[in-house]
Amino acid sequence: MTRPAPSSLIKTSPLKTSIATVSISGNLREKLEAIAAAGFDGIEIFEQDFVADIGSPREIGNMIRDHGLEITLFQPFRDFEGLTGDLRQRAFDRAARKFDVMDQLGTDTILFCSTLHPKALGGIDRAADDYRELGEMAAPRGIKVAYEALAWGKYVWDHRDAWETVRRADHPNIGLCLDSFHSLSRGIDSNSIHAIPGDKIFFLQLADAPLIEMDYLYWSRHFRSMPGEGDLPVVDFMRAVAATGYSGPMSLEIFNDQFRGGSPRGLARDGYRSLINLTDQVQRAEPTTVLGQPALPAPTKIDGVEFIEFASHGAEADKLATTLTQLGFSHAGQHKSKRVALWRQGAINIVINTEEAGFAHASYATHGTGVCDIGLRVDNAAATVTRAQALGAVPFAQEVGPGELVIPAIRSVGSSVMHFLDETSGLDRVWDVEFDHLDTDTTGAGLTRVDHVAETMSYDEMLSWSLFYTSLFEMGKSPMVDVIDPDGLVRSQAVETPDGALRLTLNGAETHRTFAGHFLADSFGSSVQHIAFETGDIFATMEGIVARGFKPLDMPQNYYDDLAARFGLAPELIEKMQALDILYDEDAQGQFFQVYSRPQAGGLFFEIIQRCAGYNGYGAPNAPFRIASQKRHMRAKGMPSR
Ligand SMILES: O=C(O)c1ccc(O)c(O)c1
Ligand SMILES: [Mg+2]
Repeated sequence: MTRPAPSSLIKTSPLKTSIATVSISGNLREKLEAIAAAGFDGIEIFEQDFVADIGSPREIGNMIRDHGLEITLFQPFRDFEGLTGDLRQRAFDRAARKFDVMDQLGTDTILFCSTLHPKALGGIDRAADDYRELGEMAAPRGIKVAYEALAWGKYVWDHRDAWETVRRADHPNIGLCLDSFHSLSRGIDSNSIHAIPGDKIFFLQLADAPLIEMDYLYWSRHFRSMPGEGDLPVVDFMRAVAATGYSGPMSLEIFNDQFRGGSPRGLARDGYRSLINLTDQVQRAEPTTVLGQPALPAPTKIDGVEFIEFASHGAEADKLATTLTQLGFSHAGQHKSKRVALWRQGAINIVINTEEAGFAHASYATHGTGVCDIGLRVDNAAATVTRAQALGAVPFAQEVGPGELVIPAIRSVGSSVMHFLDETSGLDRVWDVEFDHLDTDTTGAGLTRVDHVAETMSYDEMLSWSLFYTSLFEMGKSPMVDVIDPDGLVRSQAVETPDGALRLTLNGAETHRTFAGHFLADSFGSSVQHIAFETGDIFATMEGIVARGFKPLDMPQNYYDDLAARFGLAPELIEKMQALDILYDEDAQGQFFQVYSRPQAGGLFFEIIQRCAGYNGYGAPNAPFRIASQKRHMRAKGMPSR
């Protein structure tokens, strides 16, 4: 039997959203613009931010409110508790000065972090006495003090000890600040939060982080990320806080080296997305603890890739069509009113758009030949766009010609677009409605479906786009892998549906000298660098496409000698693979075969793969050899490769 939720736990209005000014780049004014534009209710103001500004605290407070934002917290106050004599008096005097500044700024909550003072003494009752006395000073001014356990605190590094201090201080103006990073980095069980009354939690800070073994302070100050971008169980943490009836702000506090140099607007948008997504996950997991956020459609279940559209022109479009023909695709349809060709094989639809107006044309003009649009088959296209918009994604629409369907779409990676097609609304009939059909036999060389799409982006964009996919769709991340390019490192992160219906690899390049980095520079922004097609029999497919004139990326003798040494494969199998330039890998489940095309102009390429017995990777160990060969080709053809 499910019991009704205690009425105190049902919020009538959503928890306020807030973000610490340290979380994003720019000067204070740029930060405020970006934070307000993203939709936040308030900010935590970091002392440094306004000390660096030329306005008085009163002017800065007004400027913040002029942006429609409230100051949810003033922070940080350090090294308060445990001092004696003059030092103790000085700490209280310092607090009084900060209370004055808070008055002028117009905020009533201040964060005190657990002490690191070399002269501070331990003892929970000593600390509780200090905070009780501070509470007496704060009360007449209407100020609330939120005490936070830093993971590297001298005596207090655990929220349970911070809570015990607050409990013993026993003062209405002294409460707790919970920060998911400090608690989760130390592996403290979130269930311990259930022992804290919601009204004694004065403030809530949220941050995620990748799991890396490292000193707490360094980890916290350089590697925090938005909830959902890292590996910490922030959802469990938030569920526990929600269950206490906490009703203060949910505030992001992200210290991250990359973010310090990022775009203020992009970071604020990602932060807002991460909070809405977190709230949605908590509301789904805890139906009796409602945080007051209007319910969103569930994360979209993806059935597969319906189409991939290239923007191209003239000779480049002809070249692409030739490559597709060699790969076994047929020219299966032609748009009734536009210069848009459908190429098909198995369940794969590739569209080549050579229009001279509209979105594809604009994409071609900026980026050259490349993927401008991906169509996904989903359970509910309209709900997908509703969810995406609630998460701050930008809807996309362009003029619809006579007889064309209106297909819901949003802006995606780089300046590309993503369309959503579903069965219930008949959108999957787009090919019959908008296209005239030419070839009907599309068996080709046995390519059956799109296995994965690889998007190349700058390393700094990877967290953002992985959050985009995992918050909108029912998709998860697999661990990041390093891809070694002879001229630098490329980091690769797969984002996948549980059943593999959609697999994406996000490749983050750091230098222009890598093959991926060169592609990024050459195509003026992030985009699809390669598409992998699946076959059930790679040997048969290869024979078929080689007969059609396809030339695989050639692999050196050394590669096959090494393969023979690494895996216990039959020499005949290795010989067969070598004859067709097939690469090989295995994981705990099964075997994997792959072949690459030679790089097209600009560095775009195709891959053919066969997964056996549930192999779940992407052949990462082969990447260095593949990249070296691709670079040899680019150089031999006089194409710039670095
Ligand atoms: O790194 C710090 O010093 C620091 C300061 C304030 C905080 O709220 C915090 O979580 C960390
Ligand atoms: Mg904190």
